[in-house]
Amino acid sequence: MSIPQPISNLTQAFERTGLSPKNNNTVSTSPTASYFEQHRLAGGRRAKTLKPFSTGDVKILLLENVNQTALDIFGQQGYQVEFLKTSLPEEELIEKIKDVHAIGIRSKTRLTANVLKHAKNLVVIGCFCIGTNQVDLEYAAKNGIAVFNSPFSNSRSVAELTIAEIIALSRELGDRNMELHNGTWNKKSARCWEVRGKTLGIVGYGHIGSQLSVLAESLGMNVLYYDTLMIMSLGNSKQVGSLQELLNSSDFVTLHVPETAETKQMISTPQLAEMRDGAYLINNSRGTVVDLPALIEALRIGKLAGACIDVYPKEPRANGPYFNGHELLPFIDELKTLKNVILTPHIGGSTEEAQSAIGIEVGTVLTKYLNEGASIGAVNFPEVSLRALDLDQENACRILYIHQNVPGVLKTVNQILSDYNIEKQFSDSRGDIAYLMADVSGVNSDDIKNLSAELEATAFNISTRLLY
Ligand SMILES: NC(=O)c1ccc[n+]([C@@H]2O[C@H](COP(=O)([O-])OP(=O)(O)OC[C@H]3O[C@@H](n4cnc5c(N)ncnc54)[C@H](O)[C@@H]3O)[C@@H](O)[C@H]2O)c1
Ligand SMILES: O=C(O)CC[C@@H](O)C(=O)O
Repeated sequence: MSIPQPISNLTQAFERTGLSPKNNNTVSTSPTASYFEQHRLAGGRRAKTLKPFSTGDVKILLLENVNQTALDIFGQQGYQVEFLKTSLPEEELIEKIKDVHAIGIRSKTRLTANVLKHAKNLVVIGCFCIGTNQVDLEYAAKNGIAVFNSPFSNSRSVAELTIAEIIALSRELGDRNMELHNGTWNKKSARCWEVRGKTLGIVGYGHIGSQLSVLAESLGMNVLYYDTLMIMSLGNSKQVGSLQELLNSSDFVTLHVPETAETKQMISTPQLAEMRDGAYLINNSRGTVVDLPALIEALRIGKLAGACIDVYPKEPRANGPYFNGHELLPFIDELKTLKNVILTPHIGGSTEEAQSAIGIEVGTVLTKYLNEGASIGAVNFPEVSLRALDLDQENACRILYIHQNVPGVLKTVNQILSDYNIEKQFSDSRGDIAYLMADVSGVNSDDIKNLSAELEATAFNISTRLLY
């Protein structure tokens, strides 16, 4: 496994290749030839390599041990990458985010409005995971910062872990393992069951829930699911009309919903009371979805026969002991005293396969956004893309204009562009934000500077980048 180069080495490497930054405050969007080797146009045409309008180099901050595959992608671009294994406390994050153009995080780093307001050069955020609840998506969009995630690269890993947990709960594997580790032989079958013929209730039938449904049926389980959307049932699974119906009818209840206002504590005392006596609960979604004190009580009184928990309301920033005063401690201390409770440190999506695929997926979309402006797949932003300029298209530039979604913008922009030949143009909006991409030909470097200045000066401008 290669180790990311320190920034000082990269700077020297840039100097050797003549790509050395002249102005560290501007965004370079200069992809390397290798990137475009992989991005040939249809019909054998070659994509034109877009060069930076402003000099400088893309700086990327990668936190939370993002996978090597992403480092390789960014390394091939010649971006300056700073890589940290952990997330950062807010003050350190604010210091570091000030001059980066892109940031890559996983589930722990909170990119709040307070943090993002310091990120003056930030163009794009990559969540190297499924969840995006850790980012203030609206604030980011309003400030022209696109956010991307990896919508399904770790879904299978979570589904497989859940299958393992269903069997582990049913056979009290966690307790037998602990007992033998601690010197006790406890061969028992009372209240240990096969999962064949039992009913699995899945809350949230999206990427993970539906994959899990197929795996569970292959074990001979009956599958019910509850989702706010009408979703096609896979196999013999059945959608139920209410959460209550699912809770009343399931031997195992597993949660696969995102963190939203509606899912906050969606499993609390009343819902636990609706579950079957001796049923099991699994939470591999987000820590806010389950009311932990209520769950602890349901386990303590024997209403539930066991639970698996992978996610917590507040999780430690880094691996290692969690300290007195950490919000996790009181919950864990109580949970540890209960039978048949399996606790894991948010590892649902943590497999080599998932992390490597996520690194490639998010690394690639961030690179495409930085180099070409393509926002397809962004979670908070209008999705816009244009086919590449041809290699032989001289004197052309690409305009990326993020603006407020108000009447009159296109009239103003087209006025500014009216002296040039617009090769192609596409614009879309999402809520208050709109994004226009246009390829313009017949421009020299002075024209490009003027276009940039004029677009930035418009009253609706949020962010303007020009690539040529
Ligand atoms: N433990 C881990 O490591 C891990 C890994 C990946 C994902 N996750 C979490 O799992 C969540 C689900 O992932 P996914 O990829 O299946 O997401 P998804 O978006 O594909 O599916 C979520 C489903 O939940 C449904 N839903 C939303 N609100 C609901 C509500 N109030 N009641 C019922 N259904 C509701 C949606 O309609 C959707 O079908 C993610 O948002 C993430 O927070 C955890
Ligand atoms: O890798 C992580 O930190 C988060 C994993 C998971 O919760 C996700 O949202 O994909």
